[in-house]
Amino acid sequence: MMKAVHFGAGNIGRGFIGALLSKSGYDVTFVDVNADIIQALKDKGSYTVLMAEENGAAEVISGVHALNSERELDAVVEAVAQADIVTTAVGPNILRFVAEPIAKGLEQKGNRPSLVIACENAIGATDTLRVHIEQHVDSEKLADILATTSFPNSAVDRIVPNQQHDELLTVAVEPFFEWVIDASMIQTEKPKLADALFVPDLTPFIERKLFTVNTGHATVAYLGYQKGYTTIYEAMQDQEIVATVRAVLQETGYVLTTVYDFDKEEQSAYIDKVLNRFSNSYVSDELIRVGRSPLRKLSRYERFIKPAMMLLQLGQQPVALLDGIKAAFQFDVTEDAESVELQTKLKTLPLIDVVVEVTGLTKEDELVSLILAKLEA
Ligand SMILES: NC(=O)c1ccc[n+]([C@@H]2O[C@H](COP(=O)([O-])OP(=O)(O)OC[C@H]3O[C@@H](n4cnc5c(N)ncnc54)[C@H](O)[C@@H]3O)[C@@H](O)[C@H]2O)c1
Ligand SMILES: O=P(O)(O)OC[C@@H](O)[C@@H](O)[C@H](O)[C@H](O)CO
Repeated sequence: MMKAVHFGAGNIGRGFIGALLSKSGYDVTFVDVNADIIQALKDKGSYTVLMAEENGAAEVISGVHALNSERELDAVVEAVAQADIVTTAVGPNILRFVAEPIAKGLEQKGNRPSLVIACENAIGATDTLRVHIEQHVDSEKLADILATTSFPNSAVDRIVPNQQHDELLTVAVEPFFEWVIDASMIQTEKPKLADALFVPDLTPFIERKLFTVNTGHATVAYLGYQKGYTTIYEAMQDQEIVATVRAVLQETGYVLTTVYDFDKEEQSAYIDKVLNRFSNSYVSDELIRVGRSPLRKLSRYERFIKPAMMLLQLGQQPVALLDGIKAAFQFDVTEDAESVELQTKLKTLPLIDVVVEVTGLTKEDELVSLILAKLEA
């Protein structure tokens, strides 16, 4: 049986990637630092995935294993060494921490071909993970590892909110899902992954996903939070918010259909579908989860700044995107460390310095002037 090791047994880990690997015939081992989740997975070896829709089906994912990466590091390294595929869904900022055990496992795997795929919301997430892994690999082994391990970038799409069930492991997911993998970065034959889409160039797909689903989602979250709503569903009942999100997605849609080969009508249908997904009353997704980590979301190559810069490069002014960016700067949530850091910066540093530092732009960039004007208005 083919073996998979998946780092991050959280929402998307259990609700999408781990479940898909298991259904594709892999023997799945979850690795996480959450002792309760890992213990429950060890005890039961299975969990339930619920479809968040009317009369939604329940699917049992069974025969899974689990390891605690803080307490069972040697076993984690051994599992990676035996794995045909290693995946992550831990968050882009955590990739540096999972890189070392993956590197040590790859050092021990011999010449067997294997794959490593980061399933995070970020452009080039697997590239980022590979760079971290390379820093932990014995330099004499690096060439062999790179010759036998493929590191394809990927885009993952499925809304999986934070979970509240009587059973700790149960995870409710929206019915829609999409996993797109860059086939050009796979050195051997493609892995057997049910329903995954292999494409020759991931860039248009990850940007379409990030700049439509995630730009839209974040805009609803930040605007909704300002208006006192709690969930995405609630915020989507507010037609003023829906109108702004549509306007934001018109701007990112212009970028996507101009720079890439996406048909305008197809993009328009994609936007409608995404907004329908946000309006799913069976998904209770908190604005605080969707808006989490505003420093990451406001960074240079993320869902707001990158499409706004692309729009300017195409000779168009971002307008609605600035509404989303302003609301993101104002996201003030004490439980979110990045929100606290952002608000502290705004209180203690000159505004222009904060905008430059957070966005990764320079004082000379036109977008910085536009953001400043918007924030000061
Ligand atoms: N939830 C979604 O709707 C969704 C959809 C697509 C992509 N994603 C992406 O998937 C990633 C995970 O998101 P999520 O919503 O599942 O978050 P989550 O917080 O539910 O899960 C992350 C998991 O990683 C674990 N973790 C943290 N540090 C770790 C470490 N050092 N080693 C091993 N595990 C560690 C956490 O304990 C947690 O269980 C993010 O990059 C996110 O952008 C999420
Ligand atoms: O995971 P983040 O923090 O990058 O973004 C929050 C949500 O927009 C995200 O998790 C979506 O639910 C997901 O990307 C849908 O595929």
